[in-house]
Amino acid sequence: MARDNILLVDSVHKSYGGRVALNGASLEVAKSSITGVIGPNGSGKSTLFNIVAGSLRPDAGHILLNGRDVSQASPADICRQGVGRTFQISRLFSELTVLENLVAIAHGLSDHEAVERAMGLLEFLEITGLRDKWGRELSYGQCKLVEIARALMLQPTVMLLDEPFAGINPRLQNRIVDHLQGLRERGLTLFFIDHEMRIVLGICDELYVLAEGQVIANGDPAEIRASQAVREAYF
Ligand SMILES: Nc1ncnc2c1ncn2[C@@H]1O[C@H](COP(=O)(O)OP(=O)(O)OP(=O)(O)O)[C@@H](O)[C@H]1O
Repeated sequence: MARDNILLVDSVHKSYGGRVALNGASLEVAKSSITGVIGPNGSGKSTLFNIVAGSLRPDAGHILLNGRDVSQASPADICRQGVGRTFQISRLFSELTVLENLVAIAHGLSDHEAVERAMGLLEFLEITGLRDKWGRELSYGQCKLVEIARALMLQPTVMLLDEPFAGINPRLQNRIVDHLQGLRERGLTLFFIDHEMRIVLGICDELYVLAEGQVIANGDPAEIRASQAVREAYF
């Protein structure tokens, strides 16, 4: 059966001045999959992510979303086309409560509908207790969960997660894993970069390994573990 891709990165190049960050990287993200990108520091993961999200333009190559070329689209356009994202460093409003943070980005909903959707997401993520906390009061790990809830307010079909597991304790990491699997079961596609190998190898259907701006390996976690190229570049 033909594979149903939602996202395609085709031969993307990007340099900063003379420094090459991506050197012809290509990858595919299957619909309703959990797909991860790993790689050593400086291998181009953040650059790739920012290009997919529309915050950076590729120098060459293309990004296709549902078959449509979005290489030159703005972050707002990408978002309108169903791509949500979380950030490595929280972008929550510190002077709003958690509920207000969620409601603030609702689009095309009445206040009542926005609150209802936000409450549903807080319940799904088991953080209703945070509802009235100020953004500034949240711990780093709580911010990660609220960021996920906020991205889900716009009902994306693809979620880009920038290091969702970094710097949080294993118990919370496991909770986030459960939630991401729950979202995938609802049909969402999840695409993320992270360094936490235990989790990445445990949760991903498919993995891409970047080194020096190129994909040096891809496959399921067992194939990645067994890859000699990956061991040399990464482990
Ligand atoms: N704004 C920038 N200006 C100049 N060079 C940059 C810039 N951003 C990234 N780079 C360089 O591009 C290369 C790829 O960086 P990138 O941040 O995409 O890698 P990464 O895999 O996400 O790294 P890390 O795991 O450390 O976050 C690195 O050599 C980096 O120093």
